[in-house]
Amino acid sequence: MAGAGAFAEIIEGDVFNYYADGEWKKSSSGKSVSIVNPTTRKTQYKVQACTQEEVNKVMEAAKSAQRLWAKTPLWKRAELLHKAAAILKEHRAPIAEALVKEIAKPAKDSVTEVVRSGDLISYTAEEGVRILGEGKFLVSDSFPGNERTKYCLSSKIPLGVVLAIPPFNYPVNLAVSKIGPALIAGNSLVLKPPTQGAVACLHMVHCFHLAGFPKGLISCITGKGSEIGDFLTMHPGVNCISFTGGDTGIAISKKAGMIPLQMELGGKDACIVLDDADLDLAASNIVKGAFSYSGQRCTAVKIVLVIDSVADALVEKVNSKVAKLTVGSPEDDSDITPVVSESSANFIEGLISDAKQKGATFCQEYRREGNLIWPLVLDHVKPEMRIAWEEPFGPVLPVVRVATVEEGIHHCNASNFGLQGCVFTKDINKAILIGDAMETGTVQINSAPARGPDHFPFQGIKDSGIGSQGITNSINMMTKVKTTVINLPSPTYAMG
Ligand SMILES: NC(=O)C1=CN([C@@H]2O[C@H](COP(=O)(O)OP(=O)(O)OC[C@H]3O[C@@H](n4cnc5c(N)ncnc54)[C@H](OP(=O)(O)O)[C@@H]3O)[C@@H](O)[C@H]2O)C=CC1
Ligand SMILES: O=C(O)[C@H](O)COP(=O)(O)O
Repeated sequence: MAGAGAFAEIIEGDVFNYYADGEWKKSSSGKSVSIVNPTTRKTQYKVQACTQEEVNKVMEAAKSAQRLWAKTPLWKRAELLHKAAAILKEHRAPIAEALVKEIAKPAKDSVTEVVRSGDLISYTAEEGVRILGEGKFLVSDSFPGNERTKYCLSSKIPLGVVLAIPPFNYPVNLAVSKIGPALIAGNSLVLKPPTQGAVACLHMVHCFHLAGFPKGLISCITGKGSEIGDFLTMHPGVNCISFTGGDTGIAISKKAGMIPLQMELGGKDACIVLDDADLDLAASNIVKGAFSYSGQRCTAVKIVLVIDSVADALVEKVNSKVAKLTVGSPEDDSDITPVVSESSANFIEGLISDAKQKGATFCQEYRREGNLIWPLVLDHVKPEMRIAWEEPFGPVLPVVRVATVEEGIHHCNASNFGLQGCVFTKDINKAILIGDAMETGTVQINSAPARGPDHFPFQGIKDSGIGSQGITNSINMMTKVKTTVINLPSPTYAMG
């Protein structure tokens, strides 16, 4: 059970503590933030509402802990990460339970998220040992006018304090995808978890605590992003921000100082289906892509652009698969579960009403109970409808029928997002040409968009982000290059 057994010390009364200086603490604010269960719509948990003074202390501790950590041998950092990964996997049950209650993620997917996170940490430790153990050696005589009198040694060194802010939909996985790379590279880490998902994150942080990381190296500050977010992101003690979420990331990018930013933001992932596509393959990927975790994935298929001649057949296949999706509670492992909040359900409903007014074809009856929205396919969506451009982050899939592939590519590229996209065709040559023409960070050929496997590069262009994630890229992003040049008194050439 959440907050019990090995996790008993992280809760006091009915409020979960925050984590600073290697201890679980109550905030001096005397205030807490409620976490509402999306299914019951009642308060499930409470977390501390941390103060600015507490943030200042955490930043100071992070700075001094980092100085010692950067001097800890790389293999020892890796060893501790492996230990944390094992503890996290061992305690997957209570963490998954928190995910079910806080973000209504289906029970099995919640367990998968925790296990995947353990694997991500272990892989990060291994990758870090490989890539951080290597540097570069340059000699001067390759540049015109120089003789071989200078040896340049370059290596990767830590940035300092990394601030990690993950979103609600993968609170544990998208937290460790920042924590692991930051720590292996010799940085310290301050985590601001999403409010929905904070309790799962606190449990995950306790696994790092149990692994024995030094005091102050990892901290977890809880509180509403709207209240404490600006103070954190503009804090002078922060040397790097790794953020995943919505438009908030655009605002943070404008306010943050001259520090490296890793931003993974929203998407409107387009799925282009050609007339020669395997329609069964396309339909199953579209349904999985659009409706997994009720569409609350940045990589969800958020618009289908299908060639007219196969549109009827594709929509029929999609609809017959949608009819088989189970709708209900995350505890029952239903395919479709309540969306994260009432305001999110209202937003999705707004997009659906707009499409209705403007003449979209409803393939299923629109149904909503509380935060639970039944899966819905909207056919004959037109560019004047909001759903053609906006990200619903819910179980609704717009289908736009296009006359040509060019029209499909044009719609994809007219979006202000550019996260992922996919194309279904049996012709690999066409797939490559279309993939290259789609202005997105990744294009999947004959499969739905996906971030994983977690070591693949993952990035968005335009409003979908800055930089690239994925284990290797994140480690590199959380380091800077240091060079030492050895100046020799006379040219020297080694003989064989
Ligand atoms: N490209 C990608 O990899 C992914 C993108 N996303 C995108 O994220 C969105 C959904 O996630 P959601 O959690 O609602 O996104 P939000 O942008 O609302 O929140 C993300 C995180 O930012 C925090 N936050 C809120 N306000 C501030 C602030 N002023 N300063 C600093 N931090 C702040 C939130 O805390 P709090 O919860 O307390 O408000 C949360 O931890 C979608 O648009 C989705 O596409 C999601 C997953 C992956
Ligand atoms: O937050 C998201 O939506 C994830 O980054 C998507 O991850 P997935 O493609 O592995 O589900």
